[in-house]
Formats: sequence, structure tokens, C-alpha cells
Amino acid sequence: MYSTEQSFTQEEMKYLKLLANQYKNINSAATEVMNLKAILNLPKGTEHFVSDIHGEAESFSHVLRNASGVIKNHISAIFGASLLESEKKALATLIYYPEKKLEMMTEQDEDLNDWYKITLHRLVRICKVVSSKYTRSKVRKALPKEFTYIIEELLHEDSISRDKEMYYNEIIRTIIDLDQADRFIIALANLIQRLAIDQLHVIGDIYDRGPNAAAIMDILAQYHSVDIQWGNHDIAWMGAAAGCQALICNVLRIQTRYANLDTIEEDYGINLIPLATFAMEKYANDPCTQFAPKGTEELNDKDFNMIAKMHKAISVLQWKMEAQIIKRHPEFKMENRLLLDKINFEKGTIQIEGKEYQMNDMNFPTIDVKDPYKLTADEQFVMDKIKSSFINSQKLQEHTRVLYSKGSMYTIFNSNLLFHGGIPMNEDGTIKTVRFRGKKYSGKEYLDEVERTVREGYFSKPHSENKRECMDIIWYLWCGEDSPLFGKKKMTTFERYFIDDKTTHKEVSNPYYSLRNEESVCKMVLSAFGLDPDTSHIINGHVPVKVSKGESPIKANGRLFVIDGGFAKAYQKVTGIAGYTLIYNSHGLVLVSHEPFVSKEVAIVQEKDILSSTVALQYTQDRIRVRDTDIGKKLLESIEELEKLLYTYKNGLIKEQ
Ligand SMILES: O=P(O)(O)OC[C@H]1O[C@](O)(COP(=O)(O)O)[C@@H](O)[C@@H]1O
Ligand SMILES: [Mn+2]
Repeated sequence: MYSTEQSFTQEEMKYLKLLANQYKNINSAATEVMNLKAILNLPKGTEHFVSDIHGEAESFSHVLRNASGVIKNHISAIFGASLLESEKKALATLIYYPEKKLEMMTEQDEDLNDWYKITLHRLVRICKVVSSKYTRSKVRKALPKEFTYIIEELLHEDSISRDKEMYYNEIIRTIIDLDQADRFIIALANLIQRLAIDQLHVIGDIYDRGPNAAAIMDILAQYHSVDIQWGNHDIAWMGAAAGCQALICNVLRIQTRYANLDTIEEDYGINLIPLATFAMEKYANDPCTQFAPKGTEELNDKDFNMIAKMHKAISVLQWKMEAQIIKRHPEFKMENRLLLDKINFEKGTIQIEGKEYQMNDMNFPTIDVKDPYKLTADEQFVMDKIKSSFINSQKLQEHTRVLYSKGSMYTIFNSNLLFHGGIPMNEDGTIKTVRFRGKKYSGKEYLDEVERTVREGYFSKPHSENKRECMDIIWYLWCGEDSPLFGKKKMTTFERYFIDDKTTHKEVSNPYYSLRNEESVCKMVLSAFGLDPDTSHIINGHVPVKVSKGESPIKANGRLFVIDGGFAKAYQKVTGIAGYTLIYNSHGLVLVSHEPFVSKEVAIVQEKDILSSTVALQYTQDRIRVRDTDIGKKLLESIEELEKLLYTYKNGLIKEQ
């Protein structure tokens, strides 16, 4: 509170007068202070962290539906021993997949009235618990329009008096009598899912490898509250959508490598006929063995062969387009990635960093030995066509804008520092100073500057020199040594296709990836981002945690978590599990590991959840309240301003309106 000597600067008075327009008198300012103080005491909302989804929309959607175990925990806490395990499972599945589960119930052809009654009662009980963390107004905003009134009545009924209980039962009976039970159950199930998670964090790599990145983007686009930290694969798509040709080739190369042409053609409406025709003609008699697509049990021979040819054609085009960027930017120091001119076309070998290697394939019909990076007229035609399709794909551009508006290089949220890859560091454990666009930056400033450039690359004037420059930098972020999103000495794509000697495939990681095991290093990074090193955490994705080899996702004495456990099916052999997610609720942090997701059908029919285990990391006795969160800090500031306003009213400095 403020003493009578309290005086305000002119600036403050100006601000308080503006505030007085919103809170016109003592009563309204006082009411707001009381409301805000009440919010401060609510338990902190639940945060959900996922990473490296890599196109696996079905597993991702399942993990969102079960909120990494949050819903199951609510069911157990509410019903305890009063329900059989099988009943709890059935209830959980109903909440995750209400439409499908109801369809199955109706097929059973029994009288469902009792089931409806019991189920509706149970769902309302769960709704009461999940909504108790929020203000009434926030819950109201989440309610489905058509049932707002009834749900509010049910949520706030306390069954103390018999009258009330009768009223409550009456509502439920009416819902059933009017054949509205299905609709109502679906609405309640969705509401529970919606309220179970307050904030979703996606720590990068939504795209590539898996079949359905576009579906994931659709889910994220309409999710109630999400932030995204860009991954190297996302940035590649963002650059491609901006029109960077080298990245367009890269994303097409990966789509053909994993035989995911549907994402390109069906989801994004990008016409691949020019590439297919070109590839079929140029590689007519080439089996393109090294370019056989992966995970293709369902493909017929004809498609398989065509995709392999497209894969090779676009890869060669990629190396040509990349060479143009590398030559434009000596400061990228990527000349060692110029490999087409190191091929000895007579001997069938290649010279890399002073050593000669055997090439396993020497059929390069589009490469002019004298000028290996020059595009043939046909290649230029294909490139132009594809580029125009990327730029003009409405859906791709929509999704890219979601990545821009909800995404960033890093996010600081409730004392956690979230980023996909790493902070470039030196061997000695110091943060590396990087020359970027002519100036020197390190750590947070470097990431901020990179982020600004990524935005410029997409939003600045089409066809301008500046846009091209920024798009080149976006390409660098995909595969450059000092890219915080990539962070390896080089990306050995060419070597992986053409050289059998595996020593050439090695991609050496930046020292960050081993240094982050040390608590002191993580604390230093946290401090560099303005966070309290003793209570904050770093959360990363990007590098699959090799659980089967005994690696732990918890590093640096609990200061850092890596939650890339392998949503990507192609990587589950390496990790041994199907992904980690993290939950941060009002009790603390919980790490959840997942088993491979078989299919939606199995999840529903067998009522199979894929949670394999949960580890409570840092659990507090006292519940974490909104006052302890970032939002809480903002609310405390607002309360302080309102108290100043109250003071001005009470001391005649500002008139009530
Ligand atoms: O396993 P794939 O699809 O062949 O991709 C390998 C490439 O992917 C990368 O690992 C980058 O992808 P991630 O960000 O998923 O690790 C490169 O370093 C590597 O060259
Ligand atoms: Mn990655």
C-alpha cells in the first residue's frame, strides 16, 4: 500500500489516467484486485512438452489425447479403488476417442440408458476436477457453445442439498431422454482434454521422415495454446516455403527418401509430375539402388522404382543448388561440402579432405564434367516449376505462417529454457562467439539475431537481394556447423549415398552436446539467458536418446532434459522406445516414456495406452501456484498498478468517472 507521501512521476500519472479509463472508480479497481489475487492462488496450469514428432501424426494425436498420462492420473485420483481397472481404462478411452468409442457402444445393441447415466456422472466429476485450476471465465471460454449453460450448471452444483441433487439428476435424465447423450459425452470428453493441458510446447522437428506432418500442423494450428521451438527440419520447410531452392530440393529429397509423396502432392497440392517425368527419362536404365526409398512395404514395384529415380534426380539437383549458396557465402566456410567437382569421372573415385574414396555409383547423366554445378535446361525447368508450386501452395503457406507465429528459436517459459538443438560452444566449455552477418554474437544474442533473420527470410520483399541473403542463411541453419538447430561439423548426405566407407558418414557434434552433461555448463547457459541457474531447466530435442544403450534423458544432475525419444518410427530401433514427453504440473516435473503406438484402432479396441513409465523428477510438497509462474509475475505487476490507481482515487489525484 502507498503512504500519503506517495508521489508519482508525470509518466506514471499519464499511465494511471489511461488505466482509469478501464477501471473507472474505486469499486471496479478494487474488484479487479480481488479477482487477480484469487487467480494468483490457483494451482499452476499443466504444461505438456513434446519433441521430434517427425510426421507421426497418429502417435502425436494419441499423446495429446491422453495428455501423457494426465487424464489417467485424474481418473485414478478421483475414482481410486471405487472403479475396476477395466472401468478406468474404458473411461479413459472414451475421453480420448469419444466418437469411436460411442460408435462401438451403440453397436453392442444393449439398452444404454444406465451406461449413459453413470458415464455422464463420471465425466462431470472429472470435468469438475480439471476445471478447478482455472477461473470461471476461462472455463466458460473453453465450453462448447451449445452446452455452455448446462455444463456450467453441472460443474457448479455441489449436491449438498437434496433439491440440488434432484435438479442435477433431472438435467442428466433430460439429456438422455432427448437423445443428446452422445453429443453431450463428446462435448465433455473434449472439454476434459482441453482443460487437462494449459500449455503445449513443441520442441521442434514436426516435419520429415513420418507420413503426416501436414496433419500435425493442422492440429497445432487450432490448438488452444501452443509454442513451437523450431527444429532443423522445420526450418528447412520454412526456407522451402519462402522459396529457397536448395531447401526445396532438400525437403523433396527427404520426402522421396521416406516415400512420403502424399504430404507433397495431396496435402500441399504440389505438382511432382515435372520431377517424375524428368527423373524417369534421365534415369530410365538406372536402378538407383542407393536411392531406394525407406519403409515401403506397401509400394508396388512401379512406384518404388519411380520414387528411387526421383530421389536421385532431386538429390543431384540439391547439391547443385547448394553449391550456389556455398559459393555466394565464403563466410559459411562450407567449401568442403562442394563435392561434385571432387569426383574423378574416369577413375570412379572422389577426393575428400585429402583422401580418395571409391564411389559406389557413377551414373550422373545431368553432370557436365567440366562444369559440374551447372543446371541442365531440363533441371532448370523442373526447379522453376517446383519452386513456383511451393510458393503458391496455399496450405503450405498457411502452415508456414503457423510456424512463424507460434514458433521461435527458443522460448523461456516458467523458468524453463526450451530449444531444439544446442548453443554453439567451444571445447573448453565457453559459449562460442560466432560471426553472423558481419557482426559477432554469442548465446542468447546470437539466437535472437538468427531468429530475426529467419523472419526476414520469409517476410521481406519478394525477389529482393535481402530476401535471398536471408534465405541462404535459413539454408545454413539446416546444415551449417554453427547453426543452433543443427550443430554438427557437417551433414554428410552425399557420403551416405555414394561412399560405402562408413567413416565418411560421421557427423561430429558441437561440444555443446557432450558439455551439456555437466551441471556447471547448464547453469552457465541458463544464466546467459537470464534465468536462475539453481531452479531453472534446459529442455532439448534433436538427438535421439539411446535408451536401449542405457542413455538417460535426464542430464546434468536434473538441470537438462532431452526428450527426443523417437516418435519417428525409423529411429525407434536406435532409441528402444517411442518417445519421451514431459509434464510440468502444479506438483512438479514428470518425465513420461512411451511405447510404440500401433494404431488408433488398437488404442480404441484394446483400450491400450502407450505410456510405459513415468518418473517424477522434481516434486514439491506445496503445490506450485499461479503466483509462482510467469503469468503470476505479470498479475502481480497489474495488482501493483491497480493499487496505485486506488491510491490516486482515494487521495484526490484522479477523479472517479
Ligand atoms: O536418418 P536420415 O533420414 O537419413 O537422416 C540423417 C540426417 O538427419 C540428420 O540427423 C538431421 O536430422 P535430425 O535433426 O532428426 O537429427 C542429419 O544429421 C543426418 O545427415
Ligand atoms: Mn533435429
